[in-house]
Amino acid sequence: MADEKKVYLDYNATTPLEPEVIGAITSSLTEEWGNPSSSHDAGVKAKKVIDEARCNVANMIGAKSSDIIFTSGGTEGNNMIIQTAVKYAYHDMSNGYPGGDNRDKLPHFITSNLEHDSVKLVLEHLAEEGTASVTFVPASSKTGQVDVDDVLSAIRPSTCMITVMLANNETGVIQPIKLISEKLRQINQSRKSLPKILLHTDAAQAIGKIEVDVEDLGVDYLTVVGHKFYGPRIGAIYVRNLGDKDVPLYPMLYGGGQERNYRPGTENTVMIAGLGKAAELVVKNIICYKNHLSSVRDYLEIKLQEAFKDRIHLNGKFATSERLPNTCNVSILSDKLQGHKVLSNCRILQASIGAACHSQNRPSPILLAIGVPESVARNALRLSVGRETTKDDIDCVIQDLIQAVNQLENHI
Ligand SMILES: O=C(O)CC[SeH]
Repeated sequence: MADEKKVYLDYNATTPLEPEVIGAITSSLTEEWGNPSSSHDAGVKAKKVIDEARCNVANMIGAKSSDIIFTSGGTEGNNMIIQTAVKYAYHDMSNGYPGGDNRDKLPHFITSNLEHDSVKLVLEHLAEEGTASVTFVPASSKTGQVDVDDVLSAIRPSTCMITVMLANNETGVIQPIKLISEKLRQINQSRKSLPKILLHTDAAQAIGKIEVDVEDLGVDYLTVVGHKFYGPRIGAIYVRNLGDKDVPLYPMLYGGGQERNYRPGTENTVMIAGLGKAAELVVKNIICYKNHLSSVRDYLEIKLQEAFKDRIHLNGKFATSERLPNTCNVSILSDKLQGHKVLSNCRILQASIGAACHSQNRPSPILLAIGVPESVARNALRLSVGRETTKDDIDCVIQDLIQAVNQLENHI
């Protein structure tokens, strides 16, 4: 039997590689296999690829190439940046933070309750082992965002870092990073005798969907994740004026000195070549990507409402908040339609009820965290469209959802 048509709407989980990215990887496998640290031609060719990729990644986020360090992916990048803040705080806390109660004896982090596990669990672990204290600022049920004043009012003398994701992977809601950085700059200027509070954003879900510019955002650190924008499963971090003491970076690994000793280990040249090509495509096409994604996602939401009328609840759509152009978090209201059951009854649609790294059989903690009622959250579907998604694909998905819902509601 011919393979039945499948429509993939889980691009926030991961994306396929663009053909040009595959080409760059394949070429590098056969042509730039040398050790980039070697001084002979084979090494020089490999190093040239890495330097070019670094420039492309930097261009993609409006950064200097000297401020980019390649990593194995978003999890390593987020861990490295948070661990850096701990070490930065302890170096500056050698004489302890002035004043304050016992809370000020530990480096303090401020984050949201929306973060990916590679931020959330790192901070929970630091708190549990007594290395740091953490304030998880709850996002607003009215906006799906953290409130800027709630974030800033959590600041203490011992606060060393604020880390908030740029866009949420489940709702698509874009967080107010630029506003946080503008107000934090003023606060840092007034914190005369206290160390600067560092600002990090995990941009994994935003890059390749909206324009991301580190100067516009005003962040000190930013995390890049290749497999979210049609690149390979490696990543990079941005560190403002890397090497300047104002914004430190401490290695988690020690070894052969690669990546200026910040991230040693013989470079994964072929994957870095792919990441650089994916970044180059984003630089060239981001407006086109963004327009296509929002056109198809908006068409999807129109068709969902035509098919299911007032039973549709859009969990990531807020009147005053921007969201990613490709993400639709939707619940079809009914006591028989848990999201995972709907997906199990779909024949064509490939999607998720929330983050791939979370259980697919329980309501999303993120939706519950922004105040979505449990009866609505358990019916959620996270539909995320991609560069190749067409309106015909959406029409097929709508028909597939209608038949799946009929099956569940009428026990067909
Ligand atoms: O949101 C996703 O599915 C990727 C992170 Se686990």
